[in-house]
Amino acid sequence: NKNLVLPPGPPKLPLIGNMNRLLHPAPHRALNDLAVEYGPIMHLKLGFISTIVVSSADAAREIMKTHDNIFSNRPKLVAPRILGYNYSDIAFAPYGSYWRQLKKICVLELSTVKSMDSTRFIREEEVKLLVESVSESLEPINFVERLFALNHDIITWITFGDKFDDELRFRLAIREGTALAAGFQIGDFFPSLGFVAKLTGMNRRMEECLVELSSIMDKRIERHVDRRKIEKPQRECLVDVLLRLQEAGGDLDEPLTTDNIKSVLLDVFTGASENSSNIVEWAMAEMLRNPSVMEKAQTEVRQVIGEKVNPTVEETDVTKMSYMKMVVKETLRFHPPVPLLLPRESMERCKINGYDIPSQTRVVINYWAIARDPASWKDPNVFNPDRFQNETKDYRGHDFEYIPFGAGRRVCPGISLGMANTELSLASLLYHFDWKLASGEKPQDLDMNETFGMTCYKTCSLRLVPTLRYPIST
Ligand code: HEM
Repeated sequence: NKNLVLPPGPPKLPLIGNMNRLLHPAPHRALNDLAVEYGPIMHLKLGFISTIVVSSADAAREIMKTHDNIFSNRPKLVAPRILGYNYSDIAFAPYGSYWRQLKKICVLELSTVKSMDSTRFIREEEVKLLVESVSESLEPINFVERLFALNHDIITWITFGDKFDDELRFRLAIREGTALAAGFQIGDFFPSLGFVAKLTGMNRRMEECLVELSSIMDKRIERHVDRRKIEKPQRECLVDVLLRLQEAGGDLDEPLTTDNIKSVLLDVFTGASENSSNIVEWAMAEMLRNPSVMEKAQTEVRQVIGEKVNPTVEETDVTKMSYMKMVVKETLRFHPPVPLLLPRESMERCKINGYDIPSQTRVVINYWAIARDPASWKDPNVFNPDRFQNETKDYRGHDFEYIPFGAGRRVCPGISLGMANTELSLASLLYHFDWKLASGEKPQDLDMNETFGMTCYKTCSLRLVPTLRYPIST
């Protein structure tokens, strides 16, 4: 419509529009460069898709608060169609009663104070096992792999109430699914040309991965179904709660299927495993490069734990580690795990800052750009945990300069769990071990490049040599 006043943006090429501007290993950086030229609300044409890119806290507030009711839908992308059982997961379910009910369950079962209390022993037990296994390792360790395994084990125990013999198989399948769903899929930009998506072979690989994931989850869910036939569990895990909803129907328009349950579980697994591991890896890399930060964090952690009769890190101790928490907060600003949040789609036409946004426009919030905006942050390109000393900005979605978990109706439902996993594992690894880089690498030469995927991870995984300082007490 020629009468629309769209936000400014770069000139569009025929067919591909502005896709060429996204050919960058870190598209959030490329989009940030464009925003410097075209402003905090930009219009791009990505293939056939009209897209608005938002790069300032004020503009993000307009989308995620003032007009949150209009922008609470998600676009229909290829990966969640295949790996999310036709958009029946929480992250990509259309805005509506199905999404609302499942998200509520997810928050109640995983992230309330009560549920966090009841699962605390799981996190503490699993972190202890990690410390033991790291103590025994004779070789340098792949740091992020160990953390991924830790977070996977924690979420398995919380969701299935148990751990299983085929855990490694499941973990590898989850990793592969996350990697396949990562980044931009060509089919997402040319949806009407179905053959384009098939050209890359990605659809077939995702379908094969789903068969593997499904068969593992089916077996586990069947065990719960069989057990529930004999007696209803006294302590319900997430799978039990979802099966109860399936039996009772709840307020859902249609009965909950086993595929729906599996899609929710996959969301929970991907949310819980990948993000916390990446945050701890980035935090460790930054501390190795900034020894004074490492020293300050370790001194604090060791002081808090040193005063205890039983010297292991428990969650109640973490509340006393204000500097270590500041390191995590700064990592969420400087290396956001989900730099472009998850895309949204407008449900009706509206006006933002005088620009027209038509219905069904894709909206990308560049949180990476917001978190490095000099208008909101002093020296934004410096890693400095001390900036949070007198900083009241909170990450739960109220301060739009700092939204690592998103905001509004679509905010992450796993904030408390994700932060608890992150802080407890980082504090424990700092307490029990001293760390140095493997193979004589110098901290200043560390490759700090990131690869953009579903989450933003370190391109070169850290390989570290731990030196045990305080063994785990039995
Ligand atoms: C520290 C770790 C985590 C980070 C940084 C993170 C970040 C995010 C972000 C940025 C979003 C998109 C929000 C938006 O669109 O506004 C999101 C959504 C989501 N996250 Fe997380 N997340 C983390 C942990 C978790 C955990 C532990 C779970 C599961 C228990 C989880 C489950 C989800 C789900 C289901 C959604 C979709 C919500 C919706 O569309 O309504 N996340 N997360």
